[in-house]
Amino acid sequence: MTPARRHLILVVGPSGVGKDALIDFARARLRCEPNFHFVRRIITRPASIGEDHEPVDIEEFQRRARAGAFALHWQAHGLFYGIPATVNDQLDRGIVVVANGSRAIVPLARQRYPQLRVVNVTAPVDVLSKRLVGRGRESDSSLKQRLARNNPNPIGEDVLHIDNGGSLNVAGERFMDALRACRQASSIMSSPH
Ligand SMILES: Nc1ncnc2c1ncn2[C@@H]1O[C@H](COP(=O)(O)OP(=O)(O)OP(=O)(O)O)[C@@H](O)[C@H]1O
Ligand SMILES: O=P(O)(O)OC[C@H]1O[C@H](OP(=O)(O)O)[C@H](O)[C@@H]1O
Repeated sequence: MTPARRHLILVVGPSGVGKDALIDFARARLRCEPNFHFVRRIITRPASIGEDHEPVDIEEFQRRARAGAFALHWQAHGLFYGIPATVNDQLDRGIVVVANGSRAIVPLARQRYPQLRVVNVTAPVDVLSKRLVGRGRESDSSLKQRLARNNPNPIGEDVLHIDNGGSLNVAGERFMDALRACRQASSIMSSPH
């Protein structure tokens, strides 16, 4: 059995736009459906802060990077982030792999995963600001830096833009439709004998 597609889905967009909220929305609703995997990232940040991730120190992160333990890794906000290389086995089995990514990693991800799908989440900057304040995770200066971080929006045929400036339910349903479409495209086909 071989998969028709290797579908990695990178969810990107500015801090506070709702990447984790959309991923949590879909994970909760798709948990009974087969062939989705939501990545638990490796981050040089304490376990108590942010999403459920594997916390490591910088030395351990760099050791893993040298050992090829990451499918993709990057730096942002003074932290290191990694997607474990184990996702490659899942992609080979036709599983749709969904990860919170960085806009800056999209060009490299396209080289490594030609069938990459990018979900670019957007919202007006005043909405981002209110959400980051409401989330209460960052200090004032860190919050300002996050709002000032201005990576360009990815463009291309592989990019789906989702407006999450309004209701999470609306954006979440659109996100789930995209995930289901990818699963359909990566449905397992019998290999020739
Ligand atoms: N559509 C929405 N309506 C209202 N609140 C939202 C919506 N989407 C996300 N939020 C809230 O906004 C805050 C930021 O969302 P979230 O943490 O998912 O953003 P993020 O893009 O993952 O940010 P970061 O990159 O900093 O991790 C959270 O408190 C979340 O609950
Ligand atoms: O600005 P860019 O590079 O697109 O995104 C950078 C990083 O910022 C966020 O980190 P966090 O989860 O808030 O720590 C995202 O998850 C992403 O990994």
